[in-house]
Amino acid sequence: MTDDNLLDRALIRLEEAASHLQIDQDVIEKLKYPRETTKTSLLIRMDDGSRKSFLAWRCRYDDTRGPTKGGIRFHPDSTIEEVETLAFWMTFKCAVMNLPYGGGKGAVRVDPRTLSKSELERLSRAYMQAFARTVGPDRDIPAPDVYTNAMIMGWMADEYNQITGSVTPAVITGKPIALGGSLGRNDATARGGFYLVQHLAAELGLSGSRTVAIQGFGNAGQYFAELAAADGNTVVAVSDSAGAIYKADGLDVTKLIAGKNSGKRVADLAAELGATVISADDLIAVEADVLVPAALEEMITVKNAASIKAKVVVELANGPVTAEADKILTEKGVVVLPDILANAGGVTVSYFEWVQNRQGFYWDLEEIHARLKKMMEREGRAVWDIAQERKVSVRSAAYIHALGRLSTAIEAHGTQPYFVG
Ligand SMILES: NC(=O)C1=CN([C@@H]2O[C@H](COP(=O)(O)OP(=O)(O)OC[C@H]3O[C@@H](n4cnc5c(N)ncnc54)[C@H](O)[C@@H]3O)[C@@H](O)[C@H]2O)C=CC1
Ligand SMILES: O=C(O)CCC(=O)C(=O)O
Repeated sequence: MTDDNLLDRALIRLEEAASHLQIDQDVIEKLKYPRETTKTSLLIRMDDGSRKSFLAWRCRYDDTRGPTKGGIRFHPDSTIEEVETLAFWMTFKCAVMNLPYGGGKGAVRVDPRTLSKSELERLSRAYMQAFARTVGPDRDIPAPDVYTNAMIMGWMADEYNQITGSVTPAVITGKPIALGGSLGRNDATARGGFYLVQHLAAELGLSGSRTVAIQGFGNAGQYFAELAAADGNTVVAVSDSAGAIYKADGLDVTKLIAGKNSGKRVADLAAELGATVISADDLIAVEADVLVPAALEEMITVKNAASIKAKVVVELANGPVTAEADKILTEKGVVVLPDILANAGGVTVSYFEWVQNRQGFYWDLEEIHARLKKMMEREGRAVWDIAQERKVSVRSAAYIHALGRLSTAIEAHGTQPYFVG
């Protein structure tokens, strides 16, 4: 195995965890490659009458534990390698949380900010036309990810219903409430991470009020800022793709979110908030108890890990810390709450949405929050205990926890190849 590709680098974490377990090599072999990845191009009519095509993928990495589950990303830098790696991580995330799912992911290589609303709708519908036979409530269930949202999920759900001539809300999650979306899905990723930090606060040395720095100010980052501020913490720094800002005595999160939602970048809001514009690397190095990467993969690397001053890194993003950076953080005594646990609140409430769609009976927000809290605490505690007992990182413990469940399921399937279409 080489270490020059994102999936290879992700597999190193799996092999590391497997080395702590008496695990059949067959299990590792089964998880080494995706079950299927479909690539296509989406040809859409632009508003000016021209036609444009966009590369698109859907990967079903492993469905041993259930239908594959995972978001769809719209990003100009998306690649097949990224999609497959994100689907690999989904496989482990769903197993960590004991959700009855395997892992999947999808993407379109596009900068959605350059499209009009109607072009975005045509592209979203084209994605569902292309993958209508890949997805399904018992086969593969997409959801939002970077630069996709409830509106896009709504268009895709509608397109699926038109293609199949049925009303099948459980084919996709993160939908608008009016189309069968769940209460509490919008802030679920951040809320899950927030419940986890609260539950482990004493063990993490985070008692009392904390200072927080957040990289990436979209769905995950904004809601984490809101929850942290409402709990009496101080959000000292945030960034988006265009810049970062810092204020030692705390940013006004309400104003920040309002400004961002009005279309401004965080750096545009610096003067209004009395904050200083800083660089992306400065954000990682600010004095804060908690650093929350909530943007993209491999943002914390050998180049900047040593500068981190936070006690705890909460990975709301998928794959933000490289394996080499992990080692540096461990040596510095920084605890990393890993993506496959820390950001699992999103897929957990997606699971609640799918359950509600299938039973046709909907829960109130209190029930969603109570169930999410219980699951984050249960699996978070199990992972934490593994880390203590085996003297491994929390990331390795999360992989060990997931791998135990995956290997039981893989063995239960038996040795014959199975040919579910
Ligand atoms: N939305 C969800 O339910 C879940 C999201 N995640 C992960 O969380 C991360 C963020 O996703 P969302 O918040 O949903 O996306 P989003 O599209 O709502 O926001 C992404 C944010 O990251 C910022 N960003 C992009 N490149 C950046 C860079 N180089 N430096 C700093 N900021 C940058 C963008 O400006 C934007 O503020 C991704 O890794 C995603 O896979 C994980 C679990 C669930
Ligand atoms: O909500 C979901 O089903 C998946 C969200 C997702 O893509 C992720 O957790 O990375």
